[in-house]
Amino acid sequence: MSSLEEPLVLDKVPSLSTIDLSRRFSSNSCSTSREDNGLGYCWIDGKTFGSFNSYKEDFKENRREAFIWRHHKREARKITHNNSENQYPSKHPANHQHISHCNDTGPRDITNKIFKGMPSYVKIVEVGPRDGLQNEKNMVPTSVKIELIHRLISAGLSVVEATSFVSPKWVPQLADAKDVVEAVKNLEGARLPVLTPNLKGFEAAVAAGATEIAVFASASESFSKANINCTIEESLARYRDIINAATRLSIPVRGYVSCVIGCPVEGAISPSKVAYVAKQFHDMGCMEISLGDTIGIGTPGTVVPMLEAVMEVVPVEKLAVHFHDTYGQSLPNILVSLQMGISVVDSSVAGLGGCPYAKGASGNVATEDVVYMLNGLGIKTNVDLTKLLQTGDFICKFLGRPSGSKVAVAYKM
Ligand SMILES: CC(C)(COP(=O)([O-])OP(=O)([O-])OC[C@H]1O[C@@H](n2cnc3c(N)ncnc32)[C@H](O)[C@@H]1OP(=O)([O-])[O-])[C@@H](O)C(=O)NCCC(=O)NCCSC(=O)C[C@@](C)(O)CC(=O)[O-]
Repeated sequence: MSSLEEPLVLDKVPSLSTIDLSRRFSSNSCSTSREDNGLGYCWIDGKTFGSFNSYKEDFKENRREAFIWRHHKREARKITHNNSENQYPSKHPANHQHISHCNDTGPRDITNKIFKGMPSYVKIVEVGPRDGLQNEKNMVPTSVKIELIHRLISAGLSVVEATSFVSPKWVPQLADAKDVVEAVKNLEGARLPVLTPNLKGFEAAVAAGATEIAVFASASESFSKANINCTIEESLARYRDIINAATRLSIPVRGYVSCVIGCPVEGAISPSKVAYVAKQFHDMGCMEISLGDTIGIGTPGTVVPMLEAVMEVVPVEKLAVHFHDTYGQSLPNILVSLQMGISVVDSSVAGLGGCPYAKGASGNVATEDVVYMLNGLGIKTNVDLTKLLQTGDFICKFLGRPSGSKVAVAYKM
C-alpha cells in the first residue's frame, strides 16, 4: 500500500523513451533538438507529436510559456456566455467558455497552442452502473440499476457500461448482470457494453443480449492475480479467445488496461508494461483501449510519459483514459490527455466507484465534473448537465451519501 501514501514522481517512473524526463520537463526542455533527445517532442506545444520545430522555434515557444498564466488572467476578462445545450444560472460559470480564438502573435499564440491540440468533441464513457456500483457493500436492487441506466441515457450519455458478467463470488453486487442486460438491451440512444473476464462470462453476456463487451487486463502482475486470479499472459490468452468469438459475432470489444500508473502491491508501473498490454489488445482487434489509473495516484507528471509510451504503439484515436480520483488529480490528468489528442474519457456519475481489489482506491472522476470542465473548454459532449446532476442526485439519495462530484456540491449551494 505504500503507493497510496505519496505521489509518484517522474524520477520514480521508468520510461520507455530515452529522454531524460527531468530535462524534458525543465524550463529548457523544449530547446533540445529532436535528434538530441531521441524523440524530440515538446508535448505542451499542442501540435501533433510529429511536428518538427526548429531549435530556435522550440526555444522561443518555451520562453513564451512563462507568460501563459499572466495571459490567462487577461483573457479571463473576455469570458463569454456559452449558449450551448445546457442552461444554468449565471452565478455558475459552467456555460462560460474561454475565448481561444487569438491571433498568432505574442503571448496569445501560447493560449492558442494550449487549446489547439484538443478535440472539439469528447465521447464520455459512463461507467457508473458497473465500476461505480461494483464496490457497493449493500446490494443495490436491480430496478435501481435499470433506472440509473435509463436516466444516464436520457442525460445524453452515448455509452453506458451496464454491468459485468464476472463471478458473483468475486463481485456479488453485479450478480444480477443477466437481469440488468435483459431489461436495458433494447434501449435506444446508447451503447451498453458489459465486462467479461472469460468465455463463460462472454457467453452469458451474449445470451442475455449484450451487443458490446469489454475485457480487462492489468499492467501489474500482482493486480492481475488479485483481480482475475491469473497472470497477465494467461489473461491475454483468455481475451484472445473472447475477442475471436466476439469478432465472429461482430461484437465490438473494448480492452481495459488497469494499474497504468501504479499498483497497490507493486507501486510504480513502468509505461513500457502498459504499452505492452495496450498493444496486445490493439493487435487482437480491440476497437478501443481504456487506460485505467485504478488507484488514482497519477499526476500529469506520470500520466504524460505513460500516454507517450502507449501512443508509440497504439493510435491515439483508439485510446481512452480512465481516472480514479483518489488524490484529486483526475481533471488535470484528463486535461493533459486531451492536450495529447485523447478524445474518449471514462467517468462515473457522482464519482461513484472503487475497485474491490484495489484497497484504498476511491471512485472514478465524476461525470458531472468532466462535463463541466469540457463545457468550459468549449468541447462538445452532448451531455445535458442538468439531467446528469439530477441522475447523480437520484443515485446518491438511494445510496444515502453525498455526491463525489464537486460540481454537484457547488450547484446545491
Ligand atoms: C475471472 C474470475 C472469474 C476467475 O475466478 P476463479 O475463481 O479463478 O474462476 P474459476 O474458473 O476457478 O471459477 C470459480 C467459480 O466461478 C464461476 N465463474 C467463473 N467465471 C464466471 C463468470 N464469468 N460468471 C459467473 N461465474 C463464473 C465458476 O463457474 C466457478 O463456480 P463454482 O463451480 O465454484 O460454483 C474471477 O476472478 C472474477 O470474476 N474476477 C472479476 C473481478 C472484478 O470484476 N474486478 C473488478 C473489475 S474492475 C477492473 O479490473 C479495473 C477497471 C476495468 O475498472 C479499470 C480501472 O479502474 O482501472
